[in-house]
Amino acid sequence: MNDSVINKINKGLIVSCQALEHEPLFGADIMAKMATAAEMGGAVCIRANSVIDIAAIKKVTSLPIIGLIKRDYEDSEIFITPTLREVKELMDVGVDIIALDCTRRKRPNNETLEEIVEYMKQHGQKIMADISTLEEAIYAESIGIDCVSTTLSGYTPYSPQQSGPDFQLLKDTVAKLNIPVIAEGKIFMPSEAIQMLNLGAYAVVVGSAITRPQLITERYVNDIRKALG
Ligand SMILES: CC(=O)N[C@H](C=O)[C@@H](O)[C@H](O)[C@H](O)COP(=O)(O)O
Repeated sequence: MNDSVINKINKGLIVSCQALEHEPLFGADIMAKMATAAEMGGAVCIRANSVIDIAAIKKVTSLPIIGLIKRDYEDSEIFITPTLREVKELMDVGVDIIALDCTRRKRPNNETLEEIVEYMKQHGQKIMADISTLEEAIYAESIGIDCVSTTLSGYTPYSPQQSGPDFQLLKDTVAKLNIPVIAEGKIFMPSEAIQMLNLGAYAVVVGSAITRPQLITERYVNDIRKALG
């Protein structure tokens, strides 16, 4: 990973600014405003989905960007930057780091993780491995990936299906890997982010708790209902 990028994100908060088509805040202009708000609040980096959102975000911030493209294919469960097509689109728009599903599941079009990573490395593209288990993290490091993120814990059928952050995976991964390990997924409270950093996370990614107001509202409503019985 580029040293200046790595220094910029160390022990910092990365804000994921994403809204899919079915979500109320869908739209590149809105995601650009979210990124501006995140920068004003002190975020060190933005994680963003799609070429159109990334292009809009790049116009309003000079923060480093972790880019991905979510795309569904019929022949695979992988949806975060699944194929070379998405990798090339992200390299064309230009991002500091590309987030790539690095689970060992079958990829669309019979492409392999190894060939995609090889292509990116040949082109000097920095890579974040989105993983769901320690084994996937170890494998990602072994094929030369620059950093890993615990993004997919709870989103593969074989990882723990928990409602909160996967502290154990972060801890185990930090203990085994020499590359930076980023904590991501289901972090809602500042105290949880701090706990991740104390466990050795290189940086923390927070998405929904900052940029998905429908989910923030839902948490309040559910907690109030539970408390009132
Ligand atoms: C599983 C998946 O699709 N994760 C996506 C990855 O880019 C995003 O939808 C998440 O918002 C992001 O990982 C941050 O997590 P959280 O929103 O829980 O703070």
